[in-house]
Amino acid sequence: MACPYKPDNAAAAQQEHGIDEKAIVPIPQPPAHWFIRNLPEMDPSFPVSSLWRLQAIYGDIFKLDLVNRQTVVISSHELFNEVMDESRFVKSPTGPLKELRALLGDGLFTAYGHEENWGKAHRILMNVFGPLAIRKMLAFDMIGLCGFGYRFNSFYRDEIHPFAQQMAAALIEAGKRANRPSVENFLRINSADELQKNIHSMWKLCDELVAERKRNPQPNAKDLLNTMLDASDPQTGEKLSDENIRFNMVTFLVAGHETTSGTFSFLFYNMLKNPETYHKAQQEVDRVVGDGVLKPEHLPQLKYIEACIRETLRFQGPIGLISVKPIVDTVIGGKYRITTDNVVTCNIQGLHHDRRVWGNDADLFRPERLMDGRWEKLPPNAWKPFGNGARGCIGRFFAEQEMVMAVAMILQRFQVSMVDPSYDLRMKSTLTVKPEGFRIRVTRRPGRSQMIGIPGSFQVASDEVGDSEHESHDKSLEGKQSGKSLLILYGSNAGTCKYLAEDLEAAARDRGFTPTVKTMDEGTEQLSKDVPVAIITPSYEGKPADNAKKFVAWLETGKPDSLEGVQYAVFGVGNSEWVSTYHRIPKLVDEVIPKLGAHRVVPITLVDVKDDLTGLWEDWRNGLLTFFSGQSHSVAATTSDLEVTVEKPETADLLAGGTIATGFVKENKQIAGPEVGSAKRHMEIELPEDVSYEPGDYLVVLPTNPVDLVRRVAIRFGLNVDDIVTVKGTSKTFLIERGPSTVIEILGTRVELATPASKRQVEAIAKTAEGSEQQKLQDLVSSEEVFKTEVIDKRVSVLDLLEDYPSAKLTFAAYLDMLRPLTPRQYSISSSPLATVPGQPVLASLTYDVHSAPSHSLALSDRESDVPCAAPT
Ligand code: HEM
Ligand SMILES: Cc1cc2nc3c(=O)[nH]c(=O)nc-3n(C[C@H](O)[C@H](O)[C@H](O)COP(=O)(O)O)c2cc1C
Repeated sequence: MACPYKPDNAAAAQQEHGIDEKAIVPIPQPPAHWFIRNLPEMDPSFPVSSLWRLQAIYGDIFKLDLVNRQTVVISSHELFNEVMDESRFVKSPTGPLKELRALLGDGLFTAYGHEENWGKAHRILMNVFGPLAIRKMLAFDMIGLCGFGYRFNSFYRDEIHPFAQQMAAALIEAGKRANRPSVENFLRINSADELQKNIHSMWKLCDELVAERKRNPQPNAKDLLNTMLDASDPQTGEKLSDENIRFNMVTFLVAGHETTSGTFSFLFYNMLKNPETYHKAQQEVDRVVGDGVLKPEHLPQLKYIEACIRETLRFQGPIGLISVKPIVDTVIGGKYRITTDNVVTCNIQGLHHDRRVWGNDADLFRPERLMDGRWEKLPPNAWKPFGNGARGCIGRFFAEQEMVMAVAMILQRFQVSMVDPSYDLRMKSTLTVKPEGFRIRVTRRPGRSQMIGIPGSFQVASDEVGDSEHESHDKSLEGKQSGKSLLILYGSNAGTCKYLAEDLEAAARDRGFTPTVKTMDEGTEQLSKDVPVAIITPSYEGKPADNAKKFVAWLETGKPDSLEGVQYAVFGVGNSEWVSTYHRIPKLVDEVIPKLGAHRVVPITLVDVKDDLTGLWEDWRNGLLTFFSGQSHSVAATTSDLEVTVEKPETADLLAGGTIATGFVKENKQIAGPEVGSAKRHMEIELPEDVSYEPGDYLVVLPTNPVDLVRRVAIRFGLNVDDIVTVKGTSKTFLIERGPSTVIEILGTRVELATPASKRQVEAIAKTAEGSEQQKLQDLVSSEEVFKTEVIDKRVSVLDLLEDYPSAKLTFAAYLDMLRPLTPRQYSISSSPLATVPGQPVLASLTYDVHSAPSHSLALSDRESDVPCAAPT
């Protein structure tokens, strides 16, 4: 019998499939140009957006003549359901995928189904990507997850890795080539050359990785590369060829990097635009993981995060389309003929927003739609971000687990906000779809330790957390932390490291430690498990500083276990011009000490004196003190007339003196402009659970100081942005006495510095200071310019001025003075709550005059640490 799948048997097959000719209707098509047909319909730099546009005009199905290929575009669940049937349709790498074969060859993604190498690689690699294998990998290494022991880590470099750049360029060009006339492609010689260059660079990198692994085999590494090099196909017994390994390596790097990073961007965009989802996800992490280390067994419990990721992939995933071909001529939707010459382009966005499946709120981001049994009840083929069947995404399980982990770790530690809260999604395409110009700001989470979630970090027992949350530092000082010893050792010829040691000493003292500073040589044979040690050291021609030689020699000859139980941390200063011995001594010290049994408590930080080392120094210093104090952060600065304590926040309580709940602005729009009297805006606020309101309540919008200024102050003092700072020993709201004042321009703002008190304070500090610091302070005191009693107009940056004196309490006062006093704005509520939907958050609706001065309000915070909450303008 003739093969029914051969195209020339299509007629017979049609009969077998029972095509009813009378039922056939033409598939709509946009008017075609006589020469370039429907190509003008396509935007070569963002092809899939053209399909979205055409879907809005032509509906669930339309066809396009793209000169070198005929395609039928489908966008409904009903039609997807048919073409996802693998007994009727198979993947067809056409268009951009065909162009990408120049890079990815017969690697998994771009291989034709009939190519032997696809089957071989699929069978070999399915084992690596199966749920079990991934779980094992996760159990071994929650962070690594890098299939080749290598990944272009974009987080710790300023520029994007060249591989990622070459990849993006190649993908864009492949997309363009598929949607340009062949003649144009032929004429674009430079683009073709550039593409070839990028392809060869990417291949080169992969070949080097393979060669390196062959030179230095790592038989115990259970990674992708080892599998590709060593494993045999269970069916044929054959191994993968070197060329196919290269193609699959690039495939994995392309498929894994582009898709996951795009999904992340969409995910954070969606969550930040729908702050209630962000909060729920963060609450889930807090509940499931707390301050501890994320473990594999937590992952199945992170249901809401999983739903956010799934909903993101539905709402706007990184892959816009997949292409299939019928095995024989056939009919879909009961009336549309699809021939084997046609490629069926499946518009995933169309499917994922099909209201017949997803309901009328399909265009809303609502993770709940995929929870509590609703995910399981989805009709077949309704959710297809990972493609279909045997040609579906092999990395799906890996990607899903990796994303849940990454989101959980980020939410556990950081507060994410949009750099521009008014940003609305714009998209671009590098073959995959991603947001354009979307930027987020990531700050340490208010009230959380820097060490949260990090293996080996100090862990507060969970029953201690609740109480300590609101304890002021005063109390903690009275307790066990008070007077804790800290040994600070430095090596120094020219004074840099000595200065840093002294700065650490001052900061430690401020936090209630009893620090001792010594040279490293003085610390020889002095290390003990009862006193943690911080070591700050430079290198000189690869050798220790003069006052550190004995100490280093002692370490190098130390006996194993001789430093058992000692806790230590190293800060290294160097100059990158000493290329071959850059940071040699700090690295050596950091490596040798643990071999003697000591325990590193915070990672080594290495700085280049050619750069500004302040930030890295402060981070290390604060991290270290935070670790040892066991409190996330706290400052207690005491002088005879000034005592500063820092508390973890309930910022809003400050304002109300009672319970204030935070609401979220869901909508804030102008409903009448100033042309008809005072402008009116309409605002909808989502209230926290269990909160309702009635006319007569207060709405308070807490204003914010400029973010950069707040951050600078916070970093300078190791504070979190919404810590509560209580100043005792003075009845003044502001620390510097008002009186005949000096005006100094700080960052463009004129600020008053009241002179008598600040001058007295500087004088007092100068008395206790030593050497050059004392001289500097005395110079400052005698500076007529700064302490002159009438207003002056000199441009001086107080920040720069005062940063020279890190131990001065004055600094803190001056910083505080810079923060502008915050006056809450209040608005009246003039309408009653919207109708509530069971199970949905209550919305308060508020219409207000922009200029009104109401007397009643409801609390609302827009402090920086909150998820964006638009303040009315
Ligand atoms: C959010 C993340 C991801 C999404 C949305 C995604 C989506 C997809 C889709 C839609 C396909 C089918 C393409 C087609 O039919 O033409 C696919 C295939 C593929 N994906 Fe993914 N992917 C993701 C992550 C990954 C990762 C992390 C890897 C590898 C580590 C990977 C490797 C692959 C490979 C090799 C194929 C081709 C499979 C075959 O045809 O045998 N993907 N992916
Ligand atoms: C003569 C000389 C040699 C140096 N050799 C090195 C070196 O081998 N490796 C390095 O990282 N930095 C080197 N540096 C940079 C010093 O480590 C750096 O200036 C450091 O801040 C000095 O610390 P100190 O001021 O506390 O002595 C060298 C500097 C000088 C002046």
